[in-house]
Amino acid sequence: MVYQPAAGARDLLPLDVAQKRWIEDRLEQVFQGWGYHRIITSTLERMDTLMAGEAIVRQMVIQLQNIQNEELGLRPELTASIARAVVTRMTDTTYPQRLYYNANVFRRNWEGRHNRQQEYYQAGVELIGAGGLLANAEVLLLVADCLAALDLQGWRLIVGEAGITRSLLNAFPPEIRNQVRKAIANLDYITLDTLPLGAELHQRAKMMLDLRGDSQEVLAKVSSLQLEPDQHEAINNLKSLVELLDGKFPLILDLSLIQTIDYYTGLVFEVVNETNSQATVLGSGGRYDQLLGLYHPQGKNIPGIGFELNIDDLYQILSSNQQLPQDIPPSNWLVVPKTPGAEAAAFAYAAKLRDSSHLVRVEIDLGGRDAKEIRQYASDRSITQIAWIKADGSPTIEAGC
Ligand SMILES: N[C@@H](Cc1c[nH]c[nH+]1)C(=O)O
Repeated sequence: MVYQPAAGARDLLPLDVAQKRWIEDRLEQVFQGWGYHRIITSTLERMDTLMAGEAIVRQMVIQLQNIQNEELGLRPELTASIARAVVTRMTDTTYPQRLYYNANVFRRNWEGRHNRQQEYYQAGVELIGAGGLLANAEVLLLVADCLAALDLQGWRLIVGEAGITRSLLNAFPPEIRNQVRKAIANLDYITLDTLPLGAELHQRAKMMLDLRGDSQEVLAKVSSLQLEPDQHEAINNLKSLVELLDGKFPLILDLSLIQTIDYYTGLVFEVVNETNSQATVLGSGGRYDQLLGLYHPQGKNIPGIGFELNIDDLYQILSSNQQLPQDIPPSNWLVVPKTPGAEAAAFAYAAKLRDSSHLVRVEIDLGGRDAKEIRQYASDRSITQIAWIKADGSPTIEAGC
């Protein structure tokens, strides 16, 4: 019998880890540079927390049950858990809170997705307790800084507004609204054509698909539509944001942008990378001003905005661009007890080498090899220095490979 990881789960071997760390370390530097602090929440959560008031569909979650028969699940994302932790555990806190995470998430294969993967890695931030233009701009500029730190080219930001999109969808009869929403989210013209909508609503659905592209044009188009009054404010906010970010990075406005996760209340966005005419979503996020209220003991709403970047997709792109390390770092030293009885002296010598302000990787030779084999091993592993230690502690240093 060959033991395999569970379907959809993966083992990351040392080179995979070194490459993943390369990405994560850069992102972490950017997060910290903007004043964010790391939060670690539990991989396991109660289902009611994970579903964030129905914003996350049950089928997405890998479910578990404990002895108390509580319904539990593996987190499919972190925003709900962080919202829970902030309002229940950080009760004396002041706002804004700037939090970042770097963690695995689990998503069940549902709706017949081709991909069997069920475990993913995400890095992201949540800016909690701040609404408004500056908070929105901070988060988008932070995304841009992350991608710059990875030296990623050819990406753009697709920006939408969940409030406006929802209000445009309100024109559709409730029993069919979800299907329209889904068809628009998937740019599925065929399904839209087959839905039992009158001519006017068909027209509206098509028009929604058309609300994407150059930000000035889209803003002009949407301003001319009949909207609920508070949506005009949302449009003005969007205008101010676009002006503030003008020219900082490629930005496309898309008022048909709809996320699978449904806790967003305002700005929503996706980072899309386009190579060889293939578009990959590298990350996504948005504003969720009603989510924290679901977990707050007194139901108090606290605004929030954040995003996640998909480490797996970033990894694919950076690795095909040869941007990731190709090897695990070799040890700097191989310390060999030269004679029987020199073992303690060899360990002591290795400890002295490691005692440095910077990282020095020092391996001990574990015996059973002659000098030629030891040199061969050092050369195979790209170890550049060998220290042969006598029982009295005196070393003979030899340059390896
Ligand atoms: N948690 C969301 C991304 C996000 C972070 N903050 C806001 N949105 C996701 O996994 O898609």
